[in-house]
Amino acid sequence: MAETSSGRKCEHFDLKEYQFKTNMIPRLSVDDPETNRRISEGLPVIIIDSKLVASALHWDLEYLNENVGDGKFTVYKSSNTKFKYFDERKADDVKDFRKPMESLEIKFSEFVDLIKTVDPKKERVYLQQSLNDTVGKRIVLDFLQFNWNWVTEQQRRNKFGTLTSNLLLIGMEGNITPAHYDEQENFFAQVKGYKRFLLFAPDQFPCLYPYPTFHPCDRQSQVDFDDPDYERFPKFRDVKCLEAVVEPGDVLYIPMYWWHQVESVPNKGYSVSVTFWYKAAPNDKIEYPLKATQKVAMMRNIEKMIHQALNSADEVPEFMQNMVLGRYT
Ligand SMILES: CC1(C)c2ccccc2-c2ccc(C[C@@H](CC(=O)O)C(=O)C(=O)O)cc21
Ligand SMILES: [Zn+2]
Repeated sequence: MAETSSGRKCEHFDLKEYQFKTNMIPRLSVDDPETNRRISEGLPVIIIDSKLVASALHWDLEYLNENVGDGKFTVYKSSNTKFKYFDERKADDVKDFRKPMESLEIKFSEFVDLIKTVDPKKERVYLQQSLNDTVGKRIVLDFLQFNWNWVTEQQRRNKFGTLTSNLLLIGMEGNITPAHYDEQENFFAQVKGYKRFLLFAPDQFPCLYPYPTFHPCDRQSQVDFDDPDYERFPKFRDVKCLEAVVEPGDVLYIPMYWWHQVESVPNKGYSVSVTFWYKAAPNDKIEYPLKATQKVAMMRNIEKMIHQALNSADEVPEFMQNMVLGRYT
C-alpha cells in the first residue's frame, strides 16, 4: 500500500474517468482553522477526525441485523448501477415518465438476504431509511454517542436551521447516485466502505442542466455522465468538478445547493453512511451581488410560478423561450 504525502495509505481505487477534469476536496483535521473557514463559507471539506460517528464504526450487516429491530426499511431496486431519485407526486405532470427504480418496504433481514443474493449485473439494491425510534436499543445507544457536541456547535456557529433527519444508507459496491443537488446543508458521515464524490458548485448550474422543477427528477442533472449528449448539453464540457473518496470515519460537508454524484467504490464492499441534514440558515439581510445559491433559489421560484400560472407543463417551454428569444439570448 503506497503512502501519500499526507501519510494516508494511498488505496488504489478503481475509479471511472470522466471527460471533465477534477480538483481534490481538502481533507482537514477538525482542529484546523481552515476547516471551520470552509464550512462557514459554504465550501466542501472532508473532516478526517471529527469522531462524529465513531460509535457506529462497527455497524456492519450482521450487527445491524441483530440490533436494528424488526421495523420496515425503504429499499430501492435498480436494474443498473444508477439510483436516480424521483418524486412520484410529480409523475402525473409528465407523460410517459418511466420510474428509474422501484422501492420496497422490507425487514432488515430481508434486505441482508437481498444484498447477498442479487446478481449485481442484473439487479442492485440500496437501503435508505431515516434513523428513528423503531431501532433497537443498542443502535439508540450508538446513536446517542455520536459526537453531537461537534455537529451541534457547527449548526450553531453556521446558523444552520433545525436537524431534519439522519438517513442510514447501505448500498452495494458500484451503486451510483447520479448528480443532483439538495436544498439542505449536509454533514455526510462514512461508516463503512468507500464512497467517491464528485461535487460541483452551485454556479455550475448552467453546465448541469437540471430537469424542470415540476419534473419528478427535479434537482437532478439531465446529463448522462457516462455518455453526455453535448448537442443538448454543450456547457457540460466546461463543468468544474471537485472530487474525493471518503473512508470510514470521514465526514464530508456538502453545502446546500452543491451538486454531487456519489459512487460506492467498486470492489471495496458494501457501504454504510449516515447523513446529517440541516435546514438552511434563515435568510437574514439580502446582500448584493446575490450568491449563486440565492440565484438558484430564485430560478426555482420563478419556474414554479410560471408553471403554476400557466397551469400546464406543456406551455412552459414556449413561454420561457418567448421571454428570452432575441431579447436576452
Ligand atoms: C439514492 C438514494 C438511496 C435515494 C433514493 C430515493 C430517494 C432519496 C434517495 C437518497 C438520498 C440521499 C442519498 C445519500 C447521498 C447519495 C449517496 O450516498 O449515494 C446523497 O445524495 C446525500 O447525502 O445528499 C441516497 C439516496
Ligand atoms: Zn444528495
